[in-house]
Amino acid sequence: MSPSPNTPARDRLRIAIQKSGRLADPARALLTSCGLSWRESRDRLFCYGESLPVDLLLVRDDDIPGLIAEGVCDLGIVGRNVLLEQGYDRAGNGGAPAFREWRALGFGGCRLALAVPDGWDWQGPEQLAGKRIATSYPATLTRWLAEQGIDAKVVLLSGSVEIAPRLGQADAICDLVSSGATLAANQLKPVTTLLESEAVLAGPADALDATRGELADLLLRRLDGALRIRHSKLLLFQAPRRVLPDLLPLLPDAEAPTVMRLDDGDDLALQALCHGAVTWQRLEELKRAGARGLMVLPVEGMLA
Ligand SMILES: Nc1ncnc2c1ncn2[C@@H]1O[C@H](COP(=O)(O)OP(=O)(O)OP(=O)(O)O)[C@@H](O)[C@H]1O
Ligand SMILES: O=P(O)(O)OC[C@H]1O[C@H](OP(=O)(O)OP(=O)(O)O)[C@H](O)[C@@H]1O
Ligand SMILES: [Mg+2]
Repeated sequence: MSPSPNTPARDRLRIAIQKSGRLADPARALLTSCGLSWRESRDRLFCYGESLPVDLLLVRDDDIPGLIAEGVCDLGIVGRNVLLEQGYDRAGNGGAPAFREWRALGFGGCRLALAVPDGWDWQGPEQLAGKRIATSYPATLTRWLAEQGIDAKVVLLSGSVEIAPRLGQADAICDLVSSGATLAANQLKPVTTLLESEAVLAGPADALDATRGELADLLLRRLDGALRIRHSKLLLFQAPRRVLPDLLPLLPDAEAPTVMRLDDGDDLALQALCHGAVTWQRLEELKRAGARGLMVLPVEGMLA
C-alpha cells in the first residue's frame, strides 16, 4: 500500500533543498520526476507534500547539513563541497559525523581547486609554505594542507575569493571552478583539485526511524530509477538475423537487448534500453550495419 499524504506530522519525511541558486531548479525537477508534488505555502519556504507525505523545506544551501544534523529535516540536496566542508569542520571540533552522502545526483558538477597567479611557475604544493590562501572552504583546505604537510595561512572569505590576490589579501586561492572563466578573468590558473563535486542527496549518518525510513527507501528506489534513465532512450529496430553480430557491438551501453523473432522469414525485432547518447551518427552506423526502421523513444520511468 502507498503511504497516505495525510500521515501525522512526525511520520512525514522532510527534504531541504536550496531556495534559489544553482541547485534549486534541478533539485525540484529531480524530486518531481520521482512523483512528488507539493502545495506551496504563502511564504514559499515550506511546501506540503500532496502525492506522498514528503515535504520540502526551502533554505540556503549552507544550512542543509546542520538541519539534517539537528533532525529538523531528514534529507537534503546540497553540493558535496558544502557537505564535506561542514563534515570536516565538525570533525575538527571533535563532533561526531551527523550526516553523510546517500546518493550522487549527477548535476551541479564543479571542483574545488587551488589556483595561483598566472605568473607563478607551479612546481608543487610545497611552494605554498608560508603563503596566504583565500577560501570559503577553510576546513577542506586546512585538511588538504595538513595531508600535504604544508604550513600556510588560511584566509577566510565568504565570496569573491578570486579577487583576493589582486587586492593583496592572499597569494593564492582555493575556490569552486566550473568553466574556469572566473579564474581566467582574475589572472589565476588552477594547479590542483582538492575535490570533485556535484549535487548529492544527503541524509543522517544513522538510520531514520522505521516509518520515515520506509518512506526514504521508497524515495530512494524511485530516485535510483530516475537517475538510471535520466539520459536513457529506448531504441527499437528490425534487422536480418545474420547481421546481429555486427549490431550488438554498436550497443555497448544497452541493457541486455531484447531480441524477438518475426513471423516471416529470418528477420528479428530488437529492443534496447541505451544508457548512453543515441546520436544521429550512431543511428547511421546501425543502419549501415543492417538495421531498419530505427525508432528512438524517451523513457518516462523505470523501477528495477
Ligand atoms: N560555477 C559553478 N558551476 C557549477 N556548479 C557550481 C558552481 N558554483 C557552485 N556550484 C555548485 O552549486 C552549489 C550552489 O551554488 P550557489 O552559487 O547557488 O550557492 P550559494 O550562493 O551559496 O547559494 P545560497 O543562497 O543557497 O547560499 C555550490 O555549493 C556548488 O556545489
Ligand atoms: O569556473 P566558473 O564557471 O567561472 O565558475 C566558478 C565561479 O562560480 C561560483 O561563483 P558564483 O558565480 O556562484 O558567484 P558567488 O561568488 O556569488 O558564489 C564560484 O564561487 C566561482 O567564483
Ligand atoms: Mg550558500
